[in-house]
Amino acid sequence: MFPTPYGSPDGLFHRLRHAAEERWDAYCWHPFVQGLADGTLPLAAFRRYLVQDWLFLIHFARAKALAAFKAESLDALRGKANALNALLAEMNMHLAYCAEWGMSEADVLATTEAPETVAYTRWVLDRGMAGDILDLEVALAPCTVGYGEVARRIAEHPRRRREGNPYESWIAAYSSPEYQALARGAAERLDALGVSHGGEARFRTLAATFAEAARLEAAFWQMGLDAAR
Ligand SMILES: Cc1ncc(C[n+]2csc(CCO)c2C)c(N)n1
Repeated sequence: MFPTPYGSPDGLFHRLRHAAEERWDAYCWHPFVQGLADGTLPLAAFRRYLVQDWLFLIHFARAKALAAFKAESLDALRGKANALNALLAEMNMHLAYCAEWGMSEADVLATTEAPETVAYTRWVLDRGMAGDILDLEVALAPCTVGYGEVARRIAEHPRRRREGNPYESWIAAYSSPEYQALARGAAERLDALGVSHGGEARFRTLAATFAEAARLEAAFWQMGLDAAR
């Protein structure tokens, strides 16, 4: 399995990732990701993905707000406020892309959500509402930590294209030390919650949640690819 720098080797994040190995690989090294790495991803696929991702992020922000509500401490509440801000910044990057394609924020907002977008976002919110902070963080982790790993896999790809790659700024955002630190922090937080909130006893349920999130992430990439067929 691709080596991960996130979380402790005996922590909850490593255990969840290992238990979901097949789905995790299918997500982090999806053909969409390989197309970003070598620059061959059709623009139609990226556009479809990015517009839907902006709609995805609105609901993801709501899930972060739910995590703030469910936060186990004042420190965790502050952490969630910061995460919400990072999310809003990421949404601006999306709008910059959309502006290049002649799409305003209003145009993006008026786009119908794809079934894959609805499925993933509302499922995360449901896991969070039905469960506690650990259930919610496990549902969110493949998103935050996974994109960090996606960027690392792209960086190590033998056919990685840098010169003239149309997706270079997307790759750069997730390869940045700032984002890599965020991904590391999310894995460490999961490890800590695993200890404080009974991760061992709840492992089967948490592993099912983690694997389902990885599957929904892969389906999200596929939704982008399908637009270019
Ligand atoms: C489908 C999909 N999955 C993951 C991300 C990555 N992501 C979502 S929120 C966020 C900020 C930190 O939590 C990051 C990096 C995405 N954009 N779209």
